[in-house]
Amino acid sequence: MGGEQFYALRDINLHITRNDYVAIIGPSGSGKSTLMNILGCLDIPSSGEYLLDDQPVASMDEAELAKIRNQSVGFIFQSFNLLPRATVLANVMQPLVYRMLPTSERQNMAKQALQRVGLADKLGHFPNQLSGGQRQRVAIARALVTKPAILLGDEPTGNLDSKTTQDIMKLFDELHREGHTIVLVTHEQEIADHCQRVIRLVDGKVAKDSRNDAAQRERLHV
Ligand SMILES: Nc1ncnc2c1ncn2[C@@H]1O[C@H](COP(=O)(O)OP(=O)(O)OP(=O)(O)O)[C@@H](O)[C@H]1O
Repeated sequence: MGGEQFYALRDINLHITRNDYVAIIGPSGSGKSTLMNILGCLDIPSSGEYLLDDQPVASMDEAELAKIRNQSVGFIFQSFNLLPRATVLANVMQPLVYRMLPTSERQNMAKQALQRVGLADKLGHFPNQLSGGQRQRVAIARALVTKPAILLGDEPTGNLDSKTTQDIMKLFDELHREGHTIVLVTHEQEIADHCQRVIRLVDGKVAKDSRNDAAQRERLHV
């Protein structure tokens, strides 16, 4: 900035293991989105190393990055990011478009993912015919359909009311129990309470990396 280097993240040393359930929290500007973008292979760190599924990301070219993003990362955004003119089924099939698979197989995979999020009866609906919570379920199905190594949610309940937030967090809890690796960026304490591990960033550094009390999570029926 203005000829000066600004480090959004510094000295970050993290190991996220399979089936981890992580919340990344911290004040505005602390580096949460930057870290999320690196985890999701949308940004490459200017120095250092990031291994996703044992693969070194820093040395990849754009085509390899696009491939690893598509195969290994399931993104879930605050504003859902569904294609408005595509049906629910077509939205969920979309990440499979690059796979050399027959349409019927892609449809079956998408239907399974939609069944998993409780939307098997909405295949032909369009996003504007769904509630916010249902739209986020479609987005979660779309993230799940490629069976990614990691599910990344950027404020995934930020646009939802508290009841719907609870429903979506229950779904994340279930997906975690089923073996998924989940990382959520959030500024809401109740979301962080659902996770097993909470990483707090301050000024681009890990200020705290702690585990939530099991008994407290039990009270949330996690
Ligand atoms: N491309 C860039 N050039 C300069 N500074 C940047 C750039 N991207 C991010 N930053 C700075 O890096 C810091 C971290 O930004 P980041 O968006 O990761 O924070 P955040 O924790 O996600 O914030 P919020 O909670 O407000 O979304 C901020 O101070 C931001 O101004």
